[in-house]
Amino acid sequence: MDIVVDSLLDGARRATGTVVVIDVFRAFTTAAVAFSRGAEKIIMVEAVAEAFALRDAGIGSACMGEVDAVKVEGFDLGNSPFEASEFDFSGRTVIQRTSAGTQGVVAALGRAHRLYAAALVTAPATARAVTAGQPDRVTLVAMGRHGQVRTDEDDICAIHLRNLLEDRTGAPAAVRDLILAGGQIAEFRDPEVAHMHPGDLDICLDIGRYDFAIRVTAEDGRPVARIERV
Ligand SMILES: O=C(O)[C@H](CS(=O)(=O)O)OP(=O)(O)O
Ligand SMILES: [Mg+2]
Repeated sequence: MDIVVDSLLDGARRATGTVVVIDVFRAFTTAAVAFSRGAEKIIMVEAVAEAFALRDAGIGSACMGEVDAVKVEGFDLGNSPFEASEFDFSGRTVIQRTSAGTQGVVAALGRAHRLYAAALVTAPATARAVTAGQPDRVTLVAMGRHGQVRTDEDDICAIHLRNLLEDRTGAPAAVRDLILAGGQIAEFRDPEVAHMHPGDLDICLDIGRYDFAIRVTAEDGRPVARIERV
């Protein structure tokens, strides 16, 4: 298995083989929480207007996500794993729009042989699912902030996934410690940054919290995510 680590939106656009788009803070952690609470599928979109249009058309029943990390007015919930952990997703088709994660999935959909959306909460299950597909080539894309600036949590998650894919255990405690030492953490703990809940951080860093991967396939030209268990 040939593993390439790439990053940002440009990396998602050029990714080939089995592609794993990584967004730890917070898109794909939030998506995983939604699945754990009963969501049936998540349609991942680029634009806010597209999310509203899909909900208005009855194609989805909840809009989830953010612009500049803040919940969009009129959305059912923001991009917060903590908020998602208190929302009833039972049987719902969710529409998710975020600034980095869903942009990467939309960008990678056309070229990827198989496509996954991953975070630390799903890292071991994602590695198992990718391995089960026996790929010749895997591209791990760390999405960073806005898909433009690299961030510790996504880069470190990519390295952790590469360890797991190459059959090493990795170093989960070190992964957590290194991310907690980074520049992204303060805003989760700042009471004035209301849209970044401290509970988000606890969930995002709970490595292997879920026993499923998030697989994305094209349906009507759109990326649709579902749980994949291996
Ligand atoms: O809501 C988030 O945590 C981020 C916002 S940004 O990319 O840092 O502006 O979105 P995400 O797509 O989850 O990285
Ligand atoms: Mg992010």
